Amino acid sequence: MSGDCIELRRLHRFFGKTKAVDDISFSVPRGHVFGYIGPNGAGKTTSMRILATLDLPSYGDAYIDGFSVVNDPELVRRRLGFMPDAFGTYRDVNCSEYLDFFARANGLVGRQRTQRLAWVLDFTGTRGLADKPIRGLSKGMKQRLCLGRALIHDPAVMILDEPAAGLDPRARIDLRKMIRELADGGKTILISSHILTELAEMCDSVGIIEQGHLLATGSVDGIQRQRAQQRELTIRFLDRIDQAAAQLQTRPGVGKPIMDGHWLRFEFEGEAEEQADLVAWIVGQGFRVTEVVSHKKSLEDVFLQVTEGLVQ
Ligand SMILES: Nc1ncnc2c1ncn2[C@@H]1O[C@H](COP(=O)(O)OP(=O)(O)OP(=O)(O)O)[C@@H](O)[C@H]1O
Repeated sequence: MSGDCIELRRLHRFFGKTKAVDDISFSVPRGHVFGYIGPNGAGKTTSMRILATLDLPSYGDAYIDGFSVVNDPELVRRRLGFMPDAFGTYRDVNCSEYLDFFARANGLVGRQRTQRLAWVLDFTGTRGLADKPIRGLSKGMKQRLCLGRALIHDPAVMILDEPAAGLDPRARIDLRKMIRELADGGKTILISSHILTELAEMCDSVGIIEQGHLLATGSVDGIQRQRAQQRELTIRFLDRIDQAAAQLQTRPGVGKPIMDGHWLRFEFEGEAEEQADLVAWIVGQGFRVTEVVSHKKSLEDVFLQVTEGLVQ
């Protein structure tokens, strides 16, 4: 089978006057990792809970592997592994009991259950912890176990709510590897985060959400190209900085310059070639330039530019 494996169609979810999800549509092709990114209160968890059939939309629908979360929640659940952002309270059971419980809850029996359990313990690197109680586990190990729980019935689609939150860099790299491996094996994965850079490397595409709206969607490179043609240029002049500022403002692509001592800082729309031409032009006008610093907008700058930092 091919085609889109996750699809949101005009999804809405209102809580009284709060529009937690306000007309969101996008789709994720089979085998892709989609990063769902937005600040606190953006509507990520609400939409993921609807995808996981834990809540219903106010309007619109979503499809998992072609099945509607509204009309066919049972069929959706069989195809879906959900990793919530909170672990739940299972302090006194050990890791293999925990996974075994979810294997049984998903209807796995006999040899099939034993084999699947062994595979999950190996894949998530939790075999050594099989007999350890959950209460003693580190955050990183709990996240592995939680991923294992979402994987236990070998779902086609995985919805992971902020799995990288609170992990140290090593655990984050391990998580990234596991997610890539699952996607390469054909699973379709939707993963959320507050932080674009946290997901950029592992995602085939991302959607940026704020106040229930999808503000941008596409590949990370595409969004960055679209939004960040702007560089920030800082030029240090020996003298006549006022005149230089006035002259620069007449040039195409130059934003309003800000003066700081001998430095002039401004946004500039253009690639390296246009930048070199601008510097040559200003020197050609007789201004004495001592230093030029060019700063291309980072992914974080782009994220801050796309979202306005508004929280409901
Ligand atoms: N059950 C509920 N009742 C009332 N309001 C809710 C409910 N669930 C979510 N909200 C509101 O909906 C909005 C979106 O919340 P949601 O948890 O989906 O955001 P989020 O992007 O997951 O944020 P975070 O990153 O902080 O988890 C927020 O304003 C939140 O207060």
